[in-house]
Amino acid sequence: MTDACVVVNGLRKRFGPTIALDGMSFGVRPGLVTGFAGPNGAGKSTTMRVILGLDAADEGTALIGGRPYRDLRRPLCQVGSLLDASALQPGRTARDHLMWLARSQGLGARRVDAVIEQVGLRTAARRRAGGLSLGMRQRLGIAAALLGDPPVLIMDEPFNGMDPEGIIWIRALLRSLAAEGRAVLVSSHLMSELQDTADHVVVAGRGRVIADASVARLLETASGRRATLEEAYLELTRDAAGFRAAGAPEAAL
Ligand SMILES: Nc1ncnc2c1ncn2[C@@H]1O[C@H](COP(=O)(O)OP(=O)(O)OP(=O)(O)O)[C@@H](O)[C@H]1O
Repeated sequence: MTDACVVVNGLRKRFGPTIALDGMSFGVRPGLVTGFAGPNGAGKSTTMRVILGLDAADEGTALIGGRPYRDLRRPLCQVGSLLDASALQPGRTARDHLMWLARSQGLGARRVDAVIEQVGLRTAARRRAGGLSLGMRQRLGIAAALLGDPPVLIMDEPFNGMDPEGIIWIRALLRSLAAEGRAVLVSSHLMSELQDTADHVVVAGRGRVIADASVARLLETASGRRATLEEAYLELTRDAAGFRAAGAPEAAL
């Protein structure tokens, strides 16, 4: 785990009687798209919120480049994130939203216009954020994540609300960000969305990691015929021994 940019170690978190995180541990390495998969309620969003300093863990640590989020200087330049694409001031234009974020980090209008271009929002940049479709708001959220040109990107369900063209676009974007050497963590509750996108997959279940392996390894482990990632995932979740064969969490990084 020494070369991981993000290291999550032994996170535990309760919300009243609900155990959201129960010893979540994994690393996210540079140059790879790491998919963060698992059923609804597995603890993916909570883990991301803890990494980004938005929720406090009861136990454990989450470090970005060796530091907790709260200790990062100019955090948008260290880690870009998309958590909730609807967390916007609806009356502000898309461009003004980005300008407001950019100013908080000492970044200028030129950088704002570059990310607007990069996410394909040029024609919508002067529209009010509240009037944008979910797919466009996802693009705006991705633009915000890219603003500070960070080495680490964390995106929670970025495929939500995207049309087929948007899904193809975001897959290519995630791959190119990883190819530039960035560490990319992207959650999805659908393994099929991660097919052809992720290099590595961390599967969460009930607040902990139940598999942590390369996509190639997961596909190899699926028995017999050519399996899709979704089929490999279903096969592995049925068979705990299969998870060990795919790489136990502590052995995989
Ligand atoms: N603020 C909160 N208050 C109470 N319970 C919460 C809160 N946030 C999360 N939980 C609970 O913690 C558990 C983990 O939720 P989390 O959103 O992290 O899972 P997830 O894997 O991201 O699921 P999904 O795919 O549905 O977003 C769930 O049981 C959820 O209901």
